[in-house]
Amino acid sequence: MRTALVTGTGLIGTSLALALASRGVRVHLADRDPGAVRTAAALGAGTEEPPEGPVDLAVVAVPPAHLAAAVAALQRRGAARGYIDVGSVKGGPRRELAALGGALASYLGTHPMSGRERSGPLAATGDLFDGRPWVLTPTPETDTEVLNQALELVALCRAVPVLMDADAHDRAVALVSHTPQLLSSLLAARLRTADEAAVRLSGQGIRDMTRIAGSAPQMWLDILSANPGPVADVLAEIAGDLDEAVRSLRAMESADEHKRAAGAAGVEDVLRRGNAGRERVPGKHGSAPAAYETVAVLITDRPGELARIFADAGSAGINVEDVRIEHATGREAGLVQLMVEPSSAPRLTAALRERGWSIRP
Ligand SMILES: NC(=O)c1ccc[n+]([C@@H]2O[C@H](COP(=O)([O-])OP(=O)(O)OC[C@H]3O[C@@H](n4cnc5c(N)ncnc54)[C@H](O)[C@@H]3O)[C@@H](O)[C@H]2O)c1
Ligand SMILES: O=C(O)C(=O)C[C@]1(C(=O)O)C=C[C@@H](O)C=C1
Repeated sequence: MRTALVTGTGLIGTSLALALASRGVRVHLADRDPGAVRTAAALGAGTEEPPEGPVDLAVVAVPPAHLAAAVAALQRRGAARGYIDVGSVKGGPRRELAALGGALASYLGTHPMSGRERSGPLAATGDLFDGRPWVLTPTPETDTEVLNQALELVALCRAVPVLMDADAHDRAVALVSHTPQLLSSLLAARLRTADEAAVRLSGQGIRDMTRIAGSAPQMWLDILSANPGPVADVLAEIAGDLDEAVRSLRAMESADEHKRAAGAAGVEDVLRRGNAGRERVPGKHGSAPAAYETVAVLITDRPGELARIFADAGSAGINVEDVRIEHATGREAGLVQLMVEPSSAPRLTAALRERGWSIRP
C-alpha cells in the first residue's frame, strides 16, 4: 500500500494513520473538524493535503452512526480503490451502506479490538494495535483487492487479522466489549451519590472495573444503538446471575446454618466460575491461543477467489484466525495459508475439498 486516506482523525483514525505513516505509507487526513486534522498532522500522522487522485485504501474512522454515509460519500467521489471502516459494530453499517446504494464489493467492514476510554487525536498512539485482534468481515462479494489491502493495513499496524461474519462479530463483541462497558458504567454510577468518605477509599479493584466508564457517552450510545439485542441478551443473563448472587448473600445472613452454607456455596460458585472465565481471556498483547494449524489452499489469480475461500470456511462454521498469502512468482497463482484451531483443521480441509478447492498436503 502506497497511499491511504483516513477520514475521522480521532483516537482510532490518528492511531492507525501514525502506524501507516511510520511505515512509509503516504497518509492523507480528513475530518469534519479541521482542528482534529491539524492536530493529527502535527503529530506526524500524515498530511492535511487532499490526495490528487484515488488512493489505494480509504479508511473511515468516524462514529458508528456516520460510517455508512461517510463510506458512500467517498465511493461517490471515487476517492479510493478500496474502502474500509473501523467501527465497533459491523452488521448495521453494512446494511446501511447497501440501503444508501453504496458499492459493497469495494467495501470491507473491519474492527480493531483495541482502544481507549479517551477520544480525539491527542489520545492516539502508533502502537495502539500491536498484537491485538483486528476483525475483518469479508463476504462472497468482497473484492480480493480490498481484502488484500485491508490485510496489509492490519499487518502494517502489527495487529492480528481475524476473519468473521459481521453478525457473528456483533454477537461476540456484545459479550466481550459492549456489555463490559455497560457494567462498568452501572457500577461507576453507584459512586455518584456515595459518601465522600467511602469514595475516598477507592483502591485498584474499583479503578480496574470503572476505567471504561470514563468513555464518551455519545460514541457508546451509537454503538449500543447498533447492537441492542445481543447486548440485552447478555445483560439479561447477567441479571439472572445477579438475582442468584443476591439470594445467596441473603441466605448467608440467615440464622439457619444450612441456609448459610447453601448461600456460601452459591457465592463460592460465582467466584469459581469467574476464575474459569477469566482464565480464558487472552493476554493483553495477543497471547491468543497460539498453536494454530495451517491449511494451505492453491488459488488462481481471479477476482473474488480469496473472498470465496473465506465464505466457504465461514459456511463450514470455521473461524479463520490468521492468514498468509504467498504469490507464486511468474505464475497467475498463489498459496493461501489459513490458520485455524487445530481441532478445526480436518473439518476445514474436508469442507474446502468438497467445494472444489485444491488443498496442498
Ligand atoms: N474508541 C475505541 O476504543 C474504539 C476502538 C475500536 C473502534 N472504534 C471505532 O472507531 C471509530 C472512531 O472512534 P474514535 O474512538 O476514534 O472516536 P473519536 O471521537 O476519537 O474520533 C471520531 C472523529 O470523527 C470525526 N467525525 C465525526 N463525524 C464525521 C464525519 N461525518 N465526517 C468526517 N469526520 C467525522 C470527529 O470530528 C472525530 O474527530 C468509531 O466508529 C468507533 O466505533 C473505537
Ligand atoms: O480498552 C478500552 O478502553 C476499550 O474499551 C476498547 C474496546 C474494547 O472493548 O476492548 C472498546 C470498544 C472498541 O470497539 C474496541 C475496543
